[in-house]
Amino acid sequence: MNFHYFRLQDVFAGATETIGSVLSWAMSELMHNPDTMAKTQREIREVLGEDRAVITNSDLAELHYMRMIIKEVLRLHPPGPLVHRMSREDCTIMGYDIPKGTDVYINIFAISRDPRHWNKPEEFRPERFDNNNVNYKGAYFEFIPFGSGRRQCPGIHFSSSVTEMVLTNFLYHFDWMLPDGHNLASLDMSEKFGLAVTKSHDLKLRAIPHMLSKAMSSK
Ligand code: HEM
Repeated sequence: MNFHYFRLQDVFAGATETIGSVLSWAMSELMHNPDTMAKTQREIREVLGEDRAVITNSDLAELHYMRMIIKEVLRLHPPGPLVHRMSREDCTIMGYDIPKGTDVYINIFAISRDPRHWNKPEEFRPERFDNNNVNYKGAYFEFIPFGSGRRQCPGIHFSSSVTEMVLTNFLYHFDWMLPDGHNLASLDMSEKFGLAVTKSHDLKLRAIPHMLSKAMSSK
């Protein structure tokens, strides 16, 4: 039997960087699409009600639109854009002969923006996941941000819980503004490609506690 060894340090680094990247892209896309931001904050605040101090995992299942946002972020900005495999036998795929032992890289970034599978793929439209079962668990090959099969990311469930929980807390407890002197046009949405696809420039936002902004707007 073959064993694979991972340096724990690499696992922790990979875990925090990927989750950080998803949350950073989620906030960037929401700032870039204020109607979507308003719609998801409305959903979260209506479902959770006023004055909730603690949000639990069981609340997340009811937040359908928020979860569609995470899916759309993973589609447009998968933190690990390339999945690696090595062919175990000679085979032919789509007319290409692939000899045994060939390194194969699957470009999941390109697949999840392929216009043959996605309508207007460059647009951030969480609604595309409404009323269908498409998910990132590895069975829909047009959408595999966590890979697929036996080597699929073992952090998939942990990551979903953490990203959904953190985003929900961000959007429930705070309203968000760009720093003084910035506007939507100046919001940087460019990618930096490497082993992980991250934002070119850090996102800087002002967080205003929701209770405070509600009190100020009712004056
Ligand atoms: C949004 C967050 C994350 C994304 C999008 C992501 C994505 C991926 C992808 C695409 C792979 C390759 C899968 C394949 O080859 O089929 C992978 C592998 C892996 N991921 Fe993640 N990951 C995330 C978070 C995490 C977390 C939180 C952990 C650990 C706590 C983790 C640990 C690993 C490990 C150990 C592997 C290697 C698995 C193997 O080769 O057998 N990942 N991840």
